[in-house]
Parts: sequence; C-alpha cells; structure tokens
Amino acid sequence: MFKVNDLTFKYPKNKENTIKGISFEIKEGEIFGLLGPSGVGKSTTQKILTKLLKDYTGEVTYKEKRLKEYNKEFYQEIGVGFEMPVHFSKLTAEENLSFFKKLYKSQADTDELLKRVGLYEDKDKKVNEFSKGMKTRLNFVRALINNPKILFLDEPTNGLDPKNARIIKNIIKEFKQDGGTVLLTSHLMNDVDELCDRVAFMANGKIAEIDTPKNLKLKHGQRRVEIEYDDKEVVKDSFDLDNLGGNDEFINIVKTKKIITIHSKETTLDDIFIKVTGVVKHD
Ligand SMILES: Nc1ncnc2c1ncn2[C@@H]1O[C@H](COP(=O)(O)OP(=O)(O)OP(=O)(O)O)[C@@H](O)[C@H]1O
Repeated sequence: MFKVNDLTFKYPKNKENTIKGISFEIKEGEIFGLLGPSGVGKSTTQKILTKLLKDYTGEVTYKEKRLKEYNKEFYQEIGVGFEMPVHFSKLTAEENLSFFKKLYKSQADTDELLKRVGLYEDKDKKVNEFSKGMKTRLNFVRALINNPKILFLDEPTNGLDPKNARIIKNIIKEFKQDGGTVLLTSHLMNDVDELCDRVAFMANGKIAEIDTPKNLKLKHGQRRVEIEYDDKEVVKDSFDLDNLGGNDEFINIVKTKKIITIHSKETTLDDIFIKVTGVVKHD
C-alpha cells in the first residue's frame, strides 16, 4: 500500500538528517509497527507518510502512485491519531467530532464509537474537562470518523488504564479484520507483539531490523528452558531447548526432583529493542 524507498529528511533548522535513507513497505491489510528509541524519527516518518512534511528525498508511493501527486483527496482515505490530542478544548466531545466529520465524505457512526470507548455519557462535556486518558480515547475516535482505509497511530494506548487499552486494541484488530491497514508506533512492546504483523526497528535514522515479531524472536532468541527444583535447597538451572528429550541431566532432574517452576525463556521484543537499537528504553 505504501512503498518507501531510500527516504531521507532533514528539519530545516537541524544540521543532520533525521531520516537517513530508510526503505520499507506497508502491505495492504497489515498492522505495521514502527519502533525505536525516543527521537529516532518515528513521528517524522509518520508525518511524511501523511503528507504533513514534504521536503524529503527518496520516493514514497501510496497505491503505486507517488505521494507527492496526491491532492487533499488523500486525506479522505486516512485516519490520523497522533500522540498529542488536538481538540477544541472549549467545545464538547460531540461538537468536536461533528466539526471534523464535516470535512469528510464518508462518516462513521461516532455515537457507536463513543459507546465502545466509554465516552458516550461524556459526549456533552467540554473537552477541557476531560482527563488525559479521555482525550486519548476521543483522539482515537476522531481518527476513525471518516472510515479510513489506513490508520496512522502514534502511541494509541498511551496513558490508558488496562481496560481502556484493551478496548482500543480490540478496535484496532477489528479494523484490520475489516481490511484496514495500520501504521503504529508504540513504546509498549507487549502491545506491539500482540497487534503487529511486521515491525521495523529504527536506530540512528535508519532501519536496523524489519520482520515479523515471531521471526525476530527466533533470530534473536536464546531457546532455553529455565528450571527451579528442590534439592534440599532451591536450585536454578537452564538448558538448551533443542534436543531437550535427549539431555540426560535435564531428564534426571525431571524424574527425580520436585520441580518448583519450569518455563521456556523466549526473547521478548523488549530484549530485541535494546539489542538492535543499542539503547535502554526511556518511556
Ligand atoms: N519541528 C522540528 N524541528 C526540528 N527538529 C525536530 C522537529 N520535530 C522533531 N525534530 C527532531 O527530529 C528527531 C526525531 O523526532 P521524532 O519526533 O520523529 O522522534 P520519535 O522517534 O517520534 O520520538 P518519540 O518516541 O519521543 O515520539 C528528534 O531529534 C527531534 O528533536
């Protein structure tokens, strides 16, 4: 759906390029995660793909046509939920949504969406009376008001309690099931693992890794089994997951000792994040 080829971008006031030659594709119907440390250029990339930043080099195509050749019609097809919620704070939630809805030909049932995200009862409240999490949920509804084909989401569950985060994640999954495409940035690797079909890790303005979460875990994984057992005192040990059945020491422990815990130790996206981007995350 989107093809990005050797994209570079420099903010006019900066000396260095923020984006230093990245290439990737977002396939129709997938949830694609753009990940990386704070300040690496994820939002900048999102802004380029949503035509908010234009002075880039390299090529970006949307549905096989250069993005630069699209006019405002492009915005009819996309939904944007960037991190900083942008609303008219003196207007109610309902008034905000009505205002934005008028910009679009296709209009979603916002009452239904407000009900789903638990804001229907608050729709006549002014947005400046909303909590941070309420604004985030309203921002998410706003991204869906035009029944977009592709959703750009920047930290959509940021600051939400687990119940509300679950609702948002379920709506994102349903959006995909209905044929939608998503570009997601998030620092929450559990969310990314759950939602994304493929992810790209950015480091130093470039893409360090791009693949499915599963393949990345296989590539960077340790494939170990960790075991704790009772041998007068608690003993911890770990074994290679491959050929476990032929490992006499492991078999002997399982046969003769009281096992306290046993689990396979798979690499998490968190571990991979730190490994491939070379930094410890700061949220
Ligand atoms: N308008 C701007 N003018 C100059 N530099 C900018 C501007 N916006 C962002 N930058 C710089 O570009 C770099 C990338 O910023 P960007 O917002 O894309 O990062 P990010 O990966 O989305 O970070 P985060 O995870 O914190 O949201 C940063 O060094 C930032 O300071």
